[in-house]
Amino acid sequence: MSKLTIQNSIRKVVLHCDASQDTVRTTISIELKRVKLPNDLIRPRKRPTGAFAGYFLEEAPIRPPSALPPPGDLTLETNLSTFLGSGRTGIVYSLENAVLSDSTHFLPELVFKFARLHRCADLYREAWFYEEMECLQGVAIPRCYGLFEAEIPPGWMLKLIKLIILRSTRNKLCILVEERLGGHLSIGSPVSPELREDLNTLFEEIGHLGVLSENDIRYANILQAPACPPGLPSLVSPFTFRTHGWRMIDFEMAAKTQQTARALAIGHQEYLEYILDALEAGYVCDVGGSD
Ligand SMILES: Nc1ncnc2c1ncn2[C@@H]1O[C@H](COP(=O)(O)OP(=O)(O)OP(=O)(O)O)[C@@H](O)[C@H]1O
Repeated sequence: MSKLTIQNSIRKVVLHCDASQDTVRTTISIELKRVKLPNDLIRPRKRPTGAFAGYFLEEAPIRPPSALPPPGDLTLETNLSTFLGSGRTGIVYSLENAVLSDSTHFLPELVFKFARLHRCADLYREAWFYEEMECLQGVAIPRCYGLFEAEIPPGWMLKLIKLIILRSTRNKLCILVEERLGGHLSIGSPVSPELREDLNTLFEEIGHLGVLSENDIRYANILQAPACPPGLPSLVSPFTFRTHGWRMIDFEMAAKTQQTARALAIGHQEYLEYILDALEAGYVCDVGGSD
């Protein structure tokens, strides 16, 4: 039986990509190496002076120890397939002809989130939160297979329409590899009490790790859990013991805080309720993350 590809199994990505240099057009293969992030890349926000003590812990919750085995040595080789979406930081593609160097491992459907020009730091930040919240991957957030980067050979321009922005003006290519999720919430349909409850508890999960993400709570950042099969099953939350049908994405504006899980849940739910009420009324209203 196939072994599972766990989140730290892939050490290298080989991306075959159409590219051009002056008048030459060809397919180039870019080797991206996994980035090891420092544990202290993000430091917890200090409790504000004079803040109501009942909303704050003495210390921010400590990162739970990793439950993953030692890092693996697999290579993922792939082409890009369909453009799935984009935002201020990234451009997201599905993959085609993706293969692992050891085919006995199960390869779930993955997506690549490419950092836009000058946005690598944001992707580093987001990747750090995926590591910080490892115990919620497959529960409330997608499974994350790592952050990878490479130099684009000088003078070459990647030929994907949406990737033109990643061309020669800077030569660093940085991608976050995530499990592929499903679609967005529907617009203009009633939000059932069960769905409201599921989403409210979904946003509660990250608060148990002291993670504040209200600026990233937006319609575009709530996606359906992957269908299983072919995707991997949803896991039970270590905090609420629930299984969710939805996932939160996008943590580059998140913060690690000393706020209690309860205080964070209240804040997150307030943002969520605006979004859900607007969707029921037939429009998208994002209160978080305004530019
Ligand atoms: N794991 C995924 N599976 C399927 N689609 C995804 C996934 N991650 C992102 N997408 C698609 O790509 C879009 C943009 O992704 P994301 O929100 O991560 O980009 P961003 O640049 O960080 O956006 P923002 O402007 O909100 O910060 C999403 O709204 C969604 O449509």
